[in-house]
Amino acid sequence: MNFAYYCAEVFCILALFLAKYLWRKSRKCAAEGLQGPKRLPLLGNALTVWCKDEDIFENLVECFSKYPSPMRFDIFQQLFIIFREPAQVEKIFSTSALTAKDDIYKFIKYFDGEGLISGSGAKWKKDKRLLSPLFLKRNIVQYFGVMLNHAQILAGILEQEADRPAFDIQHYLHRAVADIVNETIIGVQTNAQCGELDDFLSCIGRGYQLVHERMVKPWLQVEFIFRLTPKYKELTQTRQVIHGFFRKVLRQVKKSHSHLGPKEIACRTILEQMLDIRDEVPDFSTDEELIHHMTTFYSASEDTATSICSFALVMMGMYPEYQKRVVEEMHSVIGCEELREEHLQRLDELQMVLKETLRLFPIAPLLLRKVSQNIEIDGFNIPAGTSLVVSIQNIHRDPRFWAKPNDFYPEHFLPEAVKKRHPYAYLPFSAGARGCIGKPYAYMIMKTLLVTILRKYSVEAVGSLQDKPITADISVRFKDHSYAVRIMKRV
Ligand code: HEM
Repeated sequence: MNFAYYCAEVFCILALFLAKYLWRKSRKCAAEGLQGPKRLPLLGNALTVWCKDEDIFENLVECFSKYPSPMRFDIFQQLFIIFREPAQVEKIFSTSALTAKDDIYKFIKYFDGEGLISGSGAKWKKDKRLLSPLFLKRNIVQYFGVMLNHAQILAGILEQEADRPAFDIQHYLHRAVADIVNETIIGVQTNAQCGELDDFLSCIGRGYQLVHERMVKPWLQVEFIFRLTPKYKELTQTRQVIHGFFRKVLRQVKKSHSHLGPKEIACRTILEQMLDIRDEVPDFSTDEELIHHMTTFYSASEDTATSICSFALVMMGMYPEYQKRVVEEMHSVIGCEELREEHLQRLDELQMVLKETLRLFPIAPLLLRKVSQNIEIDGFNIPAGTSLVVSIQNIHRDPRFWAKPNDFYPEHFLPEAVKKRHPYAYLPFSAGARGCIGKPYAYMIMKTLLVTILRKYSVEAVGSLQDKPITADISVRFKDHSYAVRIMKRV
């Protein structure tokens, strides 16, 4: 029975594949007139991604840099049009017909459902309008105390590594950021910094790794093939753990949820505020949808803030002249006082270091959209149904916009340099209707952690940026996955 079922399924898939091939061949396709790498029959440009997982990203970025924007690229008859020209990207990000996420995001839905990152359409639009204010500076400023508390705990824990050989700073940052996110977004106090959440953290990491594998390996996208692999069982188990965690939290928070609004209560978590919204807008979200929002916010913040802080510390360790500038400015702005939120606004050197870190390591280096109606961009007619890729990675390393594209050079963000550049030449948080809502929250976490660490320790890292090639799964990483630094207590 099962065998017959699978045979029928294989037959249908092959038939669909062939029909798709013939249809695309017969159609006067959008790619005509666009340059791109030589295509093989059926395979298209699939050989570019036929390599070790960790090399896929580098190969794609290199390939995209060779042709003028927009260029064509196709994998197994699936056409992608790649953009790396700021003016074209501005048009994409400001066009309402281009707010739909590409089909590839459906794999993220396994965890995030119709949450803001993977959702599209009317529900996404409405949820985005309701949820964006929760991440505005005036709302998240209430979380500064929690962030500082966990940053100070981290600085204390790091004493065990001080004046010793190099160690991986990311391990400690993951735990600290997890405690901050748990307390501020979902309202539970966890002891991740004492190691109590390590299983959950590695489960989330593994879950998104599996999702990414499906996104880049076309054969794993075929449901029945995926189900035959052990990865299916693993993915199902990770989802049970992650959603189980958030379901339990939701049950607890619902029990104690008070209907007092933000004016009456000093500190109100994002989850409590989502429950407040549901009180006022009854069709806002079911419990299941709230779990998807929590999963989205958690994954959008924990891994991103951890990665950027880790990259920034490694960069400051490799380029001590910038660390020195940051620390001198910290002394003059903060002095011996306890860190306050308003200090963070005045740390221009740190801001430039973080911006440069986000330029070199944009968390989401390739952004994909699905064209929902025929559209013209820069004289190119693009039909509905086409997949667009905005290659942030290529734009961020383009020598036309950056004096030292492959170096760590925070001067790229001096006001006079910024003024000369197209605003869409720098897009670490994306832009337009689908832009990131977590930017102020992410900056507050990152600055609080970095200042607290740098006040107590100096940081050293060996090598230079050129020794550390990058790769990307669900976000950008060092290829060797090592964020090794030495820390020395400041006297
Ligand atoms: C350094 C940290 C961060 C970076 C670099 C970053 C970057 C981005 C980028 C590039 C996108 C667009 C993704 C796409 O179009 O596929 C995005 C979307 C999003 N980010 Fe962030 N993000 C960061 C932190 C956060 C945080 C802390 C949150 C808060 C919960 C957050 C919430 C979101 C959400 C909800 C979206 C989806 C917006 C939409 O599609 O409407 N992000 N982020």
